[in-house]
Amino acid sequence: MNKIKRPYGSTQTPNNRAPSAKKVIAISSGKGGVGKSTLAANLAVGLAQSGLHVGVLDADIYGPSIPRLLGVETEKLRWNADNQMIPSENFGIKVMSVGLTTPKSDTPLVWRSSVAVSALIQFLEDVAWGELDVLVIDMPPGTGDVQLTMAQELPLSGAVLVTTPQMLATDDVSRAIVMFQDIHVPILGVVENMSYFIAPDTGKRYDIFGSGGAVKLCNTYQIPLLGQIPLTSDILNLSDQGKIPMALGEAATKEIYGSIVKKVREAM
Ligand SMILES: Nc1ncnc2c1ncn2[C@@H]1O[C@H](COP(=O)(O)OP(=O)(O)OP(=O)(O)O)[C@@H](O)[C@H]1O
Repeated sequence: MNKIKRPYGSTQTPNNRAPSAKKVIAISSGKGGVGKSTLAANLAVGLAQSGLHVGVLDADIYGPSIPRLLGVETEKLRWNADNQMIPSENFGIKVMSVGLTTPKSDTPLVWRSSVAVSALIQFLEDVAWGELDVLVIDMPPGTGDVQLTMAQELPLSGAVLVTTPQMLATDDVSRAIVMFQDIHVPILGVVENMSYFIAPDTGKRYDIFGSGGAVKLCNTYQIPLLGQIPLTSDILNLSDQGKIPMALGEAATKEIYGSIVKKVREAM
């Protein structure tokens, strides 16, 4: 990570840090691999389709997948005359990612929380975002020191939590809910991803990862269930190719993401 100019302490006023974004929404999950980045990318595109100016900040320092999902992974980082990083653009949204600033290699990135947070603050302040209605932040999975520090230091308006139905995932999301509640970040709701699978040949439904996990979670914490997304080859294949399902997917895929976008807009 280059160009980190200022370390920040917790005494800074977080709300000064993203003056150009009216709302800053964190997409978070207690557990890795549940489809958090996929939701962040599709939600961002859906919000842009509804007429908002949207940016996506990929803060997933452990596995930055937003550049691939939004089809900007081969772009080079550029600076403008004011020495601000210029975000990549696709599907009508502005995109910045730790993945665009680090050399591609097999070496794992090791981040101390203070460095990770400094890097993200730089992404908020030193990126030419322009005027944004919503900045969607794809958070790293989990509830460790890095995640907590980021959630405390970023100017979050709310959080959307992503889970899969099984207890091993919902247990971890419970921890994430408590983490956000402890630091007074409003939880906009929970999205259950990979909820079920409909066999294309028979139309039969399979609850591969169990059922009812997110409903139970939402009842326990009195938070809204924003939607249940099936496991589909449409989402999997398009995502791998940087073709956002919300924009280019089958009608059923667009419908389910569209309904989540609507609920997030209302909750914002
Ligand atoms: N509903 C779905 N149907 C089919 N495949 C999906 C679905 N949601 C996500 N995927 C696929 O699952 C994989 C993991 O998704 P994703 O990278 O969004 O997870 P994540 O929670 O952000 O992971 P990480 O912990 O690395 O941040 C990707 O290959 C993605 O295309």
